[in-house]
Amino acid sequence: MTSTAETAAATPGTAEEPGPEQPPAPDPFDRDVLPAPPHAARTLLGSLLRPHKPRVAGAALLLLLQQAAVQAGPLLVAFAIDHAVPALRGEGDGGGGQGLLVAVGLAYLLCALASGGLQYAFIVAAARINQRVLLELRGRIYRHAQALDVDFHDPYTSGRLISRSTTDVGSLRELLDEGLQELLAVIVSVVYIVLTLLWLDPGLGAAALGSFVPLALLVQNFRQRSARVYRSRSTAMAAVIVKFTETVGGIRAVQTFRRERANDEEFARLNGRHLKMNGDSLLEMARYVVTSRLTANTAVAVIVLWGAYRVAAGDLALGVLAAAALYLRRLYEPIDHLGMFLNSYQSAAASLEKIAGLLAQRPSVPEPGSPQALPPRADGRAGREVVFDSVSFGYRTGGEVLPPFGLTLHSGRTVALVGATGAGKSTLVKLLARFYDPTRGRVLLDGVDLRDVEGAELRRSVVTVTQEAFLFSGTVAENIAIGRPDATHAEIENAAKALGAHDFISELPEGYDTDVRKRGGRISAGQRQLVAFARALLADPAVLILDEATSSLDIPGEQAVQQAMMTVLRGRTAVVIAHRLSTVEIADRVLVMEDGRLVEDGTPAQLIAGEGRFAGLHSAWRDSLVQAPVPHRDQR
Ligand SMILES: Nc1ncnc2c1ncn2[C@@H]1O[C@H](COP(=O)(O)OP(=O)(O)OP(=O)(O)O)[C@@H](O)[C@H]1O
Repeated sequence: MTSTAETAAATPGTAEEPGPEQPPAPDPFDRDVLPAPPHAARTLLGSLLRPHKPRVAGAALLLLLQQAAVQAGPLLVAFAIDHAVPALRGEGDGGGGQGLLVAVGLAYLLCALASGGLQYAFIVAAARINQRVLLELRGRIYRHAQALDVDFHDPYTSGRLISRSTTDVGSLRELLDEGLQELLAVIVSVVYIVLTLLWLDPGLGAAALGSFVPLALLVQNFRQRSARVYRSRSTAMAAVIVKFTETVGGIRAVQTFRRERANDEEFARLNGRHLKMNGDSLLEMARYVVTSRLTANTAVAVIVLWGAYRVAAGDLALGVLAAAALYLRRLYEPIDHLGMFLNSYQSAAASLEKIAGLLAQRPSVPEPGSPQALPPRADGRAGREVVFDSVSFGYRTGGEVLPPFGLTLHSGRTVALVGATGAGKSTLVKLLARFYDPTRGRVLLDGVDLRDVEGAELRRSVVTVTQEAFLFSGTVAENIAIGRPDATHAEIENAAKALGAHDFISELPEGYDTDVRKRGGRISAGQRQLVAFARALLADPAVLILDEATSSLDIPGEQAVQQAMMTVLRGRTAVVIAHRLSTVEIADRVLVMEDGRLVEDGTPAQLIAGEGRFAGLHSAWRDSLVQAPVPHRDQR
């Protein structure tokens, strides 16, 4: 098995955009952007917003009203200049100039107050929608990651998953929190302003509309260029995170194999690449801001100049020109913001595409449409019969690993699986635990195809204890109870006692309530194995798969583990990937594998007595071992 750190060293952080020096990704899952149906990102966004339709409509209404209040300002100014001020000077026909000006002033104040209040209400409404959307999205990613199988996780890596639910969700948050509000406000204000200008003076309105052509071209150009830059930037960021998590996840291997310097160099390279991409994106932004401002200011100057000539010629009222100048400023003001918005839009679109690709993946071992219940176990502790019926198997990325074979594992018996590394032992047991489905044939549990057994029932019935004996963060008691969360404290303690784990657990600072911390850093390898066995014993599965630890424990440690193993195997159908002579000797049956084939099958005594591979392996084992006193089979 390759360690995480070695994988990290072997796999360049991300293979999405291989440079000229990088080979193409060997696995379609070893990349950031996964294959997804067309418009997956848009569909995802739609599905996230759909439950909030009424709220979205309410927020849109608030925005429309707020913009109406904001855009009334220049109109009031025009009215004041062209009507209220002349009335005050007594130029108009009727009197009451004072009252008119005060009324205009009050109306202006009212509009300002209304615009502030409405903006506040809109921000609150939009934030409520955003929070719920992001909460749902993060939850979906997490649930989906748990549902996807190891076949997906191995090449995709945990770093990418973390990147999806942090950086990518983060850039979507930015878009929803700031960008989207910005864009909506810009669109609504542009529509209001253009309509008002056209109403005030069709010539000025048409000129303002015409000035949009060069601006639209600028925006379009920026969109295209920044889309490229943003995608590269987010991929570069993901590569940094992947490298970081893989290094930290495999820190033991990193330090054991002195990978620090090589990792530092690789990390510096990835970090540098991210820096460059970030610089590129800032440069694009700067280019856009400068050119768009220049264009907008030129447009304002030209239009106001033309308006001034028309005022001088008596063709346009002064108040209308003043209002037009105010409107033009407001029209072009959001151009910079639009760039910012496009900024977060591009990066959010790239992120959404990646998240949608992840969520579009379907587990390769799907839940059955109409699950079939397993027959009841004969008595509380019986095992189940396992049949490999004309099974053959090949991994998604390779050729056939297990050529067609048939095999029956009798209920309640222990089978030791031996063979050279790469012979296919782990692959065979992965089929039994349904981490993969066979390419051809069926795996039957008491006559029921594993494909028809509901996931939860399968996990209850077939339990795997791996070499790693993974411990989750939490207490020792919680770790033991993982397979049966409803177990009482007494049951947990009994399981630990039956396996001889009670003594060392009691000696821990807080006994069963001691936090094991990540990966059980506080307890030894042998003790971790015992906790894992206690977990299996409490879960009481019909079929137990055991990937025996290859690490050489000390003699008392090994003996304790051996004893515990016999306790946990008793009465179940068990398959043990055996690395120790002592384990093989306690098995009822030994299967020898070679190049994916079962080449020998018999009781340990039969095979030792024969002339086959196992006999040779057995005598080599015997010669190389300083024999520890092995508990005898009938001591079980
Ligand atoms: N996820 C995978 N994708 C592609 N090929 C794989 C995968 N896992 C294992 N293989 C290949 O399948 C073959 C059998 O591997 P398997 O892990 O079953 O062997 P094993 O007998 O358990 O070896 P070991 O004792 O070293 O764990 C090997 O050639 C291996 O390279």
